[in-house]
Amino acid sequence: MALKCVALLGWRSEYEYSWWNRNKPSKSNLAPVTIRWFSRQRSINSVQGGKVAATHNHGRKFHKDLTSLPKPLTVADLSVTLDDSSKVRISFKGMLGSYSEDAALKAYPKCETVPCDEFEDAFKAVELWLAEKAVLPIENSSGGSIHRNYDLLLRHRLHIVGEVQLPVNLCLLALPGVRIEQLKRVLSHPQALAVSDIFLCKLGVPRENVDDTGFAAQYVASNGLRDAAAVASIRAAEVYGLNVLAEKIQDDSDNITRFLVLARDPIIPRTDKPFKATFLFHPYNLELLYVPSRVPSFEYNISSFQTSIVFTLEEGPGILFKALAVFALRDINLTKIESRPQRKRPLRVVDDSNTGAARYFDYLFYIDFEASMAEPRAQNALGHLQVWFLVFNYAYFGCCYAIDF
Ligand SMILES: O=C(O)C(=O)C[C@]1(C(=O)O)C=C[C@@H](O)C=C1
Repeated sequence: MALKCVALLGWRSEYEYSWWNRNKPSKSNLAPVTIRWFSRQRSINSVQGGKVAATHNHGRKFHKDLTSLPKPLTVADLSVTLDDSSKVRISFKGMLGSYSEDAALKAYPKCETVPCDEFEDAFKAVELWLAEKAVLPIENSSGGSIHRNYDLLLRHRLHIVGEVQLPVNLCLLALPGVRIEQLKRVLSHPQALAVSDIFLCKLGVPRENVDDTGFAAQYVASNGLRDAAAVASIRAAEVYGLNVLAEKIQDDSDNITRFLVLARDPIIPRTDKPFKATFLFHPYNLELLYVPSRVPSFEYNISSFQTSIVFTLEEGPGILFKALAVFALRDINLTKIESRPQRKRPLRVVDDSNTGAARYFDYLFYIDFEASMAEPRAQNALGHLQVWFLVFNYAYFGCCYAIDF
């Protein structure tokens, strides 16, 4: 029975490292850069002026005044070099005041946040050295996984280097002087609206989806809407000069979003022993990436590490069970299992003795386990999978990240 594992989220190949270093801007060619829209805006008073087409809302387009507000980054903007002396820049999807920005500030309180239009732009900002790290939501305790980011992890070769768990306390925000009875609509990110369902049902006004909670607050404020409210954070209220009409409006009082911190280079766990060789395959073209032979740095404590792997399995009874057994046999705790369709090869055909050929969806399995790649038990578990790879055409990939900050 064949196992085929393809997903690799972490170490970069020696080939790739040399390619990367060749293309990395040297200090000498780094020009100091002021990226106007990266600086944080604290007040709505200065929001006036030109119009910018913005978020879709069920086919309708919002227009917002943005002249002096920081502009979200788009792919077209990603053409500037970084000043090496600047403080750490963290890209995120959304407007200032969004929960993703809160997560970035929780991880790096003195960082400069880099708002981006799309998740893809936040990845690219790091790849193009416009930001040092990206902070992206991966899972919410009420709403579940954010699948888009699972898919993007495979499309981009960034490394998971941290995790931020952020309590998301949703608030109802409106312009000063506006009373709750005056509201005719509520705007927010679909996830924020969905997890505030009980409160919003009682409120009984139509809900409108926008790209993120920060944008909802900014839109209400900059358009002077007296019949609309935003579901967003207390910090968004401060940023855009709104009043908090109600706090903690989410259905479940513990509403937590888990964010990943991504960087160009991996974190290597501290250990006295050299890191064992690992085969890495790029998920789409199965190109062999890297066989590391030593630990380049010793910065982080082993006990706070998790490792993420992703792989595909051929069909057959108990295959996933057998793959996961390599962890169970070594008392390694699994903290998350997620499956996603194989977009490049959605269906596979198998022989079925009863019905002839059967077609099944093919999946990628993402697994987080509670051990560091520097620990012998993790090395042995992954080595065990590697043996399966040799015997059953199985390969794996891992990366480590610190839990929370
Ligand atoms: O809209 C925001 O504020 C975001 O940061 C996005 C996002 C999400 O993508 O799930 C993040 C956390 C909240 O749970 C709601 C929305």
